[in-house]
Amino acid sequence: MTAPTAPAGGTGGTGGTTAAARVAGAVKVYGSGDTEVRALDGVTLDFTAGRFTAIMGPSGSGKSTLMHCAAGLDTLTSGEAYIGGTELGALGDTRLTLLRRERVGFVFQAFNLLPTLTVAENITLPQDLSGNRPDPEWTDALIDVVGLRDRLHHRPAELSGGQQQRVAVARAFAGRPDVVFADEPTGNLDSRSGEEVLGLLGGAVRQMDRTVVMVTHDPVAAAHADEVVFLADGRLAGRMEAPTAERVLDALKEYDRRDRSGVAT
Ligand SMILES: Nc1ncnc2c1ncn2[C@@H]1O[C@H](COP(=O)(O)OP(=O)(O)OP(=O)(O)O)[C@@H](O)[C@H]1O
Repeated sequence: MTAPTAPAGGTGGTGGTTAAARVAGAVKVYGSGDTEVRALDGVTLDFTAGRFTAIMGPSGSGKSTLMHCAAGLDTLTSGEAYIGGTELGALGDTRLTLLRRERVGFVFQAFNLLPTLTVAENITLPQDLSGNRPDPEWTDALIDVVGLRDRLHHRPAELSGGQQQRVAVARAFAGRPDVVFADEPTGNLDSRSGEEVLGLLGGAVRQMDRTVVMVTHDPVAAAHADEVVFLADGRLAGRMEAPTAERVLDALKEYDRRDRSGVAT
């Protein structure tokens, strides 16, 4: 196989580069007793600023749980999650909501646009909610990047799926967040629209110095990232720089094989 680069249990540290988001010793346990599930089992991982990172792994390996806990959508059972230097566990609900609104962007599989608002209103919604004035130049540039200038006054129902997801991408970056988390952003799109959305996410990282963390099942999608981190059984199983779809697929097959044969990763 094409070997992932970090050993299981590696620190995941980035040697002095800045982390836009970070988890340290992250444990997440759902349920208790017989029904207890250890979805994250001691994950330490930096998401470096200015990079596009994909999270991959077999079904049930903890990808969504990691993303939700790293983004402040869910809380860890133990360990810490940081956005920049802010430890999320130390924040109350109100400050956590504000942090998510102002410092984190989200793109979900289901585009999650507000149907009664126009494209323009959807894009600036997070800033409108937090009372921050959108930066007109930045918003304007984003609208061109996502190619929606002629759709600004349309409602989501008047757009294709790909166009709706492009609105969601523009919304995610509109407030210049520390990090954008994308959960299966191409899951509801045909391959051409999916490629467009992935191109936008990669472009935002490389041309606009943004940070993106994406959960995906799709090796072709993961190949758009600068780095892939692999989870297996709630643990960091490896990392791969400059991924290609083929190498990612090989690595996934290997994790799957180890999973089936009960070999610890
Ligand atoms: N709310 C919950 N209550 C109980 N168990 C949960 C909950 N959410 C997730 N789990 C369990 O935690 C483990 C990790 O789930 P998670 O959704 O993070 O994995 P995943 O890698 O994203 O999976 P998939 O690729 O299938 O989406 C799984 O065993 C799952 O069943």
